[in-house]
Amino acid sequence: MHYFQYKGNELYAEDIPIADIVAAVGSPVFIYSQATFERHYKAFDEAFGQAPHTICYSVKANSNLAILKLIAGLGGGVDIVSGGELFRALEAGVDPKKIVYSGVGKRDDEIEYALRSDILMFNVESEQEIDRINEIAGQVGKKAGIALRVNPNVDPQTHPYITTGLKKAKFGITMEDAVAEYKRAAQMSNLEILGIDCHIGSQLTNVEPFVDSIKKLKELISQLGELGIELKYLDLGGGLGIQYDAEDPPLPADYGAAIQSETKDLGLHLIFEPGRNIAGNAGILAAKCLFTKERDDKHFIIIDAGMNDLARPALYGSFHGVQPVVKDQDGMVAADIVGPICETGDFLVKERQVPMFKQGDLMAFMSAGAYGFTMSSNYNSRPRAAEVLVNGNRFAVIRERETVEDLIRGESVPDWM
Ligand SMILES: Cc1ncc(COP(=O)(O)O)c(C=O)c1O
Ligand SMILES: N[C@@H](CCCC[NH3+])C(=O)O
Repeated sequence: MHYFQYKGNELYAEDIPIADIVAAVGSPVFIYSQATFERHYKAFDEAFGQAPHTICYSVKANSNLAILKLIAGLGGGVDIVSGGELFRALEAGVDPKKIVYSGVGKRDDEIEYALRSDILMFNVESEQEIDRINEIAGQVGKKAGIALRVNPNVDPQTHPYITTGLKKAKFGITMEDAVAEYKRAAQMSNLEILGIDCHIGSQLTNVEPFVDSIKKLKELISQLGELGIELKYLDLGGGLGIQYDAEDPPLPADYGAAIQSETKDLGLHLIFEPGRNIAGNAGILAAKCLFTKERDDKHFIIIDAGMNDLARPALYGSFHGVQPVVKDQDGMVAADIVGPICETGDFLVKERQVPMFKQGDLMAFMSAGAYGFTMSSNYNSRPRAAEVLVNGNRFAVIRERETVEDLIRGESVPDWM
């Protein structure tokens, strides 16, 4: 069942024509389907059935307050990587006891904020971070729950920029150092060792790398057991991929079965940090064709959205499907779909057969619910796009389009000028 689908020639989000939303809100606009978010969350949750588990949705994928509130309402917690994400999660009503805090570069003030907010645990990524959390917890008079993020040195077979679980990546503590660091942490008076964590990369389309990393973690867990260091939580991070184009990622149920068969005897509470799997195909970016032009054998479709709105194609060469909002084009054309930004890398589609979009046509870039708006910027002083949530036959603007005044908010000219 798809919640972005055609009825006749018109593309709908649930029960609302995308064209109606653009008419009301303007373009470019991110449009999310609430039913799709719910379906993805539930599919992931059900994949782990009765096994004790918590889904800590990864805020970085889509951090809008309304989305976080939706996740919290479904019983989810969150994975955060900054004080800003913590603020959002708390504002949205996420239970702090379902918040895990990952990231290689936590600042003192962020650590303190998380401690005072009583989050479940820090996924600690370096030797020095262990010391710092212990010190700050002492100052604040709290005990910090921690897991060590271990880097299992497993190749997730995904894009190099989103590969995190290889030793050469900046993330986590190596397998070789982990036992010694757990022993050290166990001696620290302001830390409570709660678990072990790993996240090996994003957009994984096979279960094998997940299983391989669990096997490695299990060796560690048993070594820790021999030392009397008992854990409660096994946090397996996020990373389960989605279909953008022709990928064939495992279904959550298959991923769940593979993971449960590896973990069932451990007696640990599982934590997952899915982002893309829940948000990716729950959103689109709608944009409008401004102009077209021909040059030699090239056909350019110039639109009102650019790499500042959807950075993934420029950053990773990622594929996003593109569909007309109203199907009335005259056949197909091999084209680049480009934005207004002054960068040659500012494309959303490169040399692909697409509908022959003409001036004024609306189009939808698919699979833009994750790492779409959250990675957008104001480059070229472009106000960021609006975000809309659809629920059946109603929709709400969940983030207003920025204005030009927003662009200069906080800026000032020194008094010597
Ligand atoms: C620590 C951590 N957890 C979770 C995620 C979410 O990943 P994904 O969106 O691939 O599920 C990421 C991003 O890769 C991450 O760095
Ligand atoms: N932002 C990336 C994924 C990185 C995940 C964050 N660790 C993407 O759009 O695919």
